[in-house]
Amino acid sequence: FLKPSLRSEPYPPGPPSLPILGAAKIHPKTEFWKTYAEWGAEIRSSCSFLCSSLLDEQTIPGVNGLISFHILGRRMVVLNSSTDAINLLTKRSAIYSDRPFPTMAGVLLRREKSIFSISYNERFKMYRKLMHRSFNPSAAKMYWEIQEREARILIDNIVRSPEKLVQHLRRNAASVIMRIAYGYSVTRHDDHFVVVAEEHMRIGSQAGAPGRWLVDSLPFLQYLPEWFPGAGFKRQAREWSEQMYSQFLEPHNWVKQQMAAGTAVPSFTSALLRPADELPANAETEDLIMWTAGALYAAGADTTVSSLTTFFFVMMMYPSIQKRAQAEVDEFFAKENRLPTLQDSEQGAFPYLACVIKEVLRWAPATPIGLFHCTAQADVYNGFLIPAKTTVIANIYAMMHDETVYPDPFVFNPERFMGSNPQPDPREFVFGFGRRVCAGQHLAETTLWIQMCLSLLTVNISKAVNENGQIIEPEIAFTTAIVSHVKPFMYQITPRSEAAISLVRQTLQDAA
Ligand code: HEM
Repeated sequence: FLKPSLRSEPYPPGPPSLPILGAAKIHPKTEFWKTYAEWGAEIRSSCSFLCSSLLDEQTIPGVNGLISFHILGRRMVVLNSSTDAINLLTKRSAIYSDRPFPTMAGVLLRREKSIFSISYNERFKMYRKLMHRSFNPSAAKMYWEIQEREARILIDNIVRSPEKLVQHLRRNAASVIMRIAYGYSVTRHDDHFVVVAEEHMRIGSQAGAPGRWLVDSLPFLQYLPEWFPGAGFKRQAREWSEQMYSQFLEPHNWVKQQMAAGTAVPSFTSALLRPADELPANAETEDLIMWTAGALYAAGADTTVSSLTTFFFVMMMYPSIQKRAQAEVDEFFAKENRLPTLQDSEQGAFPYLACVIKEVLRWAPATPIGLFHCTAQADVYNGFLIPAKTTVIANIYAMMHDETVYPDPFVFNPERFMGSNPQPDPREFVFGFGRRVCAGQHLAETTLWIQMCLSLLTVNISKAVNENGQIIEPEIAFTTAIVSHVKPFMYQITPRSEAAISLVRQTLQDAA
């Protein structure tokens, strides 16, 4: 263990470390959550062996797979178990609710107001208040109509051009969020605001790429003048910062223009800019609203697309599960002769589908390592030191594939959540922890429910076949990013209920 100079406690154990570089050379480039889980398992097995007869196992960090390492001096702690995540991120949330603020993606891009970067402070609490006001389960009902309509548009598009499944899922997620955030309808794949928002996310991920920017390891470089040889990163940061800001400002100003013209469609932004019975927002509140609304796309679009793509993938891989989920929705349709709505979801319709959703979220968590937390001050956990400003990573992937909690974790099996002794509900973990828990969880769940439900009712998905009629076995592989996706796969989608599809189209026409 490395010992910090003024403290006697050691850091939590971790992989082999080099002077200065730390774990930089052995840190994986892809799917690091898997490596973190392996490192945790190695530490766990050595700790259990050494300590099993001496101490209560649950109190030893290594036993739960808690690990730490540093990369060029930046210390990371990885929580591989839900026990440690809850003990630290939830129960000690006063210490663990900040976010890391790297020099490039944070300081130079001037992201101190972004909800993803901001520390736990008064401004952050205002953001959460605004989100809670709009997205708590009761308030979020005002978005049901949007979600239901968009789900029907999705089905119509999938039936028309099934080969563009993922493109439809992307347009649809963008549309749901833009309608909710700004009352803005996305009709084309190359919509201006969507292109701009996607660019925002691309910049965010390039600027935040670990190890890419020397200034992240040598922060004093931030003070170099832009003209200085080798300081191109500063010019880049300034351009990106201006671009990111205008990407929040443009749709916000569009709502204001619509409101002034009396044509605004009710949305998160318009409702907050002029709340019923309250005065219009002042400049300060307006700034809060703009930053909050701007975050919704980055937080909500890609994550939803990831889970829906996984849903189609597993329905294809497990046809008997697809059939069983379809049978439940078919029975409803035959009896009620109408399309399911989010009101039905609230009343507990389709218990099997509810388990399928949980299993999708567990089997391939959209954010395998969540968003990083950061310690506001030093802490000692079971005898190990976690210094101030440590990056703390909740390895959601490891928690969701812990075979002591979820036996046969790599098998997609919704039944694990049924019966009298169900396995723990993944929704307790996949949306994060403590004061930074996902602010859009309820919205995400209802969007997933309505889209999966209508898909099951209207289409079948199966494995593709080649020109010789042989089934093409897809690879189970995932991309590496904060939001991870199942990699592109071949499939066949065919319509399965003309009656339901006609009703979807009829409803869309009636509403037009
Ligand atoms: C399947 C869908 C989704 C998943 C799996 C997901 C998961 C997460 C996770 C793991 C975090 C980090 C929590 C932590 O730091 O402990 C997070 C944060 C956040 N999510 Fe989601 N999310 C989803 C959809 C959404 C949607 C639809 C919205 C809103 C439209 C949203 C808004 C946010 C916001 C604003 C944050 C930042 C919260 C903060 O820093 O305090 N998310 N989400």
